[in-house]
Amino acid sequence: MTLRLQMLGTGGAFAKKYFNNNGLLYAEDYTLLIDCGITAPLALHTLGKPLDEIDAILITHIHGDHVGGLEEFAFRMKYGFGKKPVLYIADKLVRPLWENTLKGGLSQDGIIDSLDDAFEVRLLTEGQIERVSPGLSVEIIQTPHIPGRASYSLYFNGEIFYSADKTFQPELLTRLVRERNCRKILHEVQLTGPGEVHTTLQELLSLPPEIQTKILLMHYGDEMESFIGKTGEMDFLRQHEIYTL
Ligand SMILES: Nc1ccn([C@@H]2O[C@@H]3COP(=O)(O)O[C@H]3[C@H]2O)c(=O)n1
Ligand SMILES: [Zn+2]
Ligand SMILES: [Zn+2]
Repeated sequence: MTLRLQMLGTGGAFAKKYFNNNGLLYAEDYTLLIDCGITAPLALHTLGKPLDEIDAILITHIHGDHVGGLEEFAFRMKYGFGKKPVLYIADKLVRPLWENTLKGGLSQDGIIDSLDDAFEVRLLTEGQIERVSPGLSVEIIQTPHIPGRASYSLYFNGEIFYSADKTFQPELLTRLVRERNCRKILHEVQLTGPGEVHTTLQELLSLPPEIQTKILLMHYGDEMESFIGKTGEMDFLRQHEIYTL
C-alpha cells in the first residue's frame, strides 16, 4: 500500500515561519492526523481541510506542539459535527494527557468527565502492531525525549519510520534499515545548539550514506533555509507538499 504524507507543519516547537510538526498520512481514502499541536487547527484551515475529513488522530507525546490543538478539535467535532474524534494513544499517555493537559479545558460535569467522553480512544501498546485501516498499520516504539516522560516514534506498514521528538538513536535507525526493511525515515532535527532532548543535524550527518538517503528532515527551526545544501544525503520535508512515501 502506497502511503502519502502531507505535513500540516514542519516547524520545531518555537518556529514562527512553520506550523507545528504535525502530519496528515493518507492511506487510500483513510486520513490519519499525526499529532495535533497548537497550530494544527489553523494549519488545517489554511489547507481547507475540514475536521470531519480526518478519520483519526494519533499522538506521539504530550508537548504543546503535538497535543495543544486537541481541545479545539474535540469541541468543534462535538458541537460542530456531533462526532467524537478517534484518538490513537499509547496506554501510558492516557492519564497524563487527560489529567495534566486536557481536563481543565474540556471537562463538563456529567458530559465530559474523562478522555473517553471526548474521544473514541484506541489504545496502543509497544510491540503490538495495530491495524488502523485496511491499508495502514502502526507500531509504536518508545524513544527517549524528556527524561522520565514517555514519547513514541511510529513505524507504519513495517517500512516507514516517523520519529517523535527524540534524542539520537543510531542503533535503532540502523536496525530498522538493516533488519526491518525500513525504506523511509521522517526524522526530527535540531539545526543549531546542543541537542539535549532532540537529535542534532551533526549527529544525523554521522550516519552512513545508506541511511541518510532514506531520511527526510522535519521539526526544524526558522533558520532552515540557511541549511539547504548542508544536510549531506538528507533533504528537508516541506510543509503542505504531498509526498508519496
Ligand atoms: N529539557 C528541555 C525541555 C524542553 N525544551 C524545549 O521545549 C520544547 C518543547 O517542545 P519540543 O518540540 O519537545 O521542543 C522542546 C525544546 O525546544 C528544551 O530545550 N529542553
Ligand atoms: Zn515538538
Ligand atoms: Zn517534544
